[in-house]
Amino acid sequence: MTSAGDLLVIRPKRFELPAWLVVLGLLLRWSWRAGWWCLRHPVATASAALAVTLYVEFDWPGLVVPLALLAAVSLAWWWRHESSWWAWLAGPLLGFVRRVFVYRRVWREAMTLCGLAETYDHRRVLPELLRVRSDQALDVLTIRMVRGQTPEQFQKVSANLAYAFGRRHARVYSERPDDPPTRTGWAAWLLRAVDRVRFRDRPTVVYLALVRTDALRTVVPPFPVPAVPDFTALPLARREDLRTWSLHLLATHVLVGGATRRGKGSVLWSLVRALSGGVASGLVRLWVIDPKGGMEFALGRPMFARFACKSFEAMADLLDEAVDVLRERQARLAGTVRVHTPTEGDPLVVVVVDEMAALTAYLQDGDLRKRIASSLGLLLSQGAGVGVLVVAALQDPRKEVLPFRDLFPTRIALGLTEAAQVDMVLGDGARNRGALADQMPRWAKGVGYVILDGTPDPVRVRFSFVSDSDIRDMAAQYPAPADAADILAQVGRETADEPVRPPLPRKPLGPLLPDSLRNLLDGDGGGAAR
Ligand SMILES: Nc1ncnc2c1ncn2[C@@H]1O[C@H](COP(=O)(O)OP(=O)(O)OP(=O)(O)O)[C@@H](O)[C@H]1O
Repeated sequence: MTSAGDLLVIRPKRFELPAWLVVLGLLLRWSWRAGWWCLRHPVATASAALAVTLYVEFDWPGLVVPLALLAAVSLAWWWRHESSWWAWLAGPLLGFVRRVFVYRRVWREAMTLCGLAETYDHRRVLPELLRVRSDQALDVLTIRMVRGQTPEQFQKVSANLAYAFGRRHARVYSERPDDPPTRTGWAAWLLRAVDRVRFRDRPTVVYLALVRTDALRTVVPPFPVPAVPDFTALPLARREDLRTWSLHLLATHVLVGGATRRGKGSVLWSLVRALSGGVASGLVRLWVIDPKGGMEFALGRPMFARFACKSFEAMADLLDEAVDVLRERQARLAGTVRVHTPTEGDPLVVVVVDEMAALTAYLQDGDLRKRIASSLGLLLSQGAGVGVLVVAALQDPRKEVLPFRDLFPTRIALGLTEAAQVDMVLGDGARNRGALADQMPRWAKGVGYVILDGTPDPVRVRFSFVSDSDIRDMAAQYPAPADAADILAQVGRETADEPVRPPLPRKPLGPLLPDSLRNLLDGDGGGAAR
């Protein structure tokens, strides 16, 4: 048995350092830290050195006069070119101030309480705040994750992060949310090389965008109508960062999901508006089905090549005819190209269906329902490549209501009633990645989530509000050409008379498609665009 007397206590010998050595060590350490800080912040260091020099040389006027001059230059810059003023002066300055005085102050507390602090080797390890970039509406925080964390962990707590920093909305991106700018001019090659480094893939960081001023609170006015629609970028909505969100409508179908009165009409009308230049020139044909008896779309009738709003028989005929167009194009284009290029002679056909459930689920006539389902299935599975696209809106995105939900490559979610519906519309995991479409406040009509091209992260946008008078103006200004309905021999057209349309003078032949689209089609040999 071991007794206390058997234990040998070994104490290390204590070295007493002289006080002067301790002070010297501390001084060296602080100087090293200060020097390192100066190296990492050259602009702040140079400004401070300049300020001290001016003060020593000229006393107070040495500081006040340059500051007044700087303020005047800044004001003039803001007045003449606000966007570059934000990008080069106000944004970085505001970002620096907010980083030091807002985010750094509560960083440890926020990370810990949001569950993002980890423990390693008995120590707390926190994600590191690398940078804050501000603009008119957003603060974008670049954060280095703790080793072993993934962006999904941040996305799951995006709402907690927003409230932790005193904001209502936050979005987490696994890649830089902004695109590299287009560079032109003699120094373009150099700037492009710099951009390649700036926009390189950085899997160790995430980007947290906090909405400082909600740019989506105000109604978005309709966008100007492009004379020749660029199908790769149709302007439809405003983003949180005040930029325009554009729809890529090339070789894709679009599904718009939203509860009643959440603004599905504004999505469809924003799209019709963006296409209307092409409608008048003959580059686009709009075939519209409005099962609500024409309540939504009858105002724009002159723009539509085909319109069915009363009889379900006529709606089924319209869809059958779209399948005929599809078959005819397949026969003609097979072996020539893989993606159809819209032209005046061979236009893009966009079948717009408001309230799709009326055709797929609530229709009582079983035979008609089956006929419609088979046409829709064919259009959705084979129409994108041959330029027969479907754009559909619906309130209830369950599979029983819309069995072909997965055949829509592009999805838009407006306000929804249940959390589960968000993933049904936008795809699995979208809600976890921050698309809180079920938590839309009442004012948020026309506000929704979209998935950007090439990134899995949802973006919040507000669609432009096209009023009745805008629609009347559009219908008067951009009617479909007189021969618009005769794309193929007509099958069972609705008995309502065709509207009288003035024949429009056709423009002389020339490149109808914008360069970006032609390059895209030329470049990939006509491969699928999305
Ligand atoms: N983008 C928008 N900005 C502002 N207000 C909008 C917007 N879109 C719609 N609204 C308003 O919301 C209301 C409902 O819009 P809308 O009829 O488009 O919704 P909906 O989802 O199509 O409805 P329903 O389910 O009846 O088809 C409209 O009265 C309109 O004033």
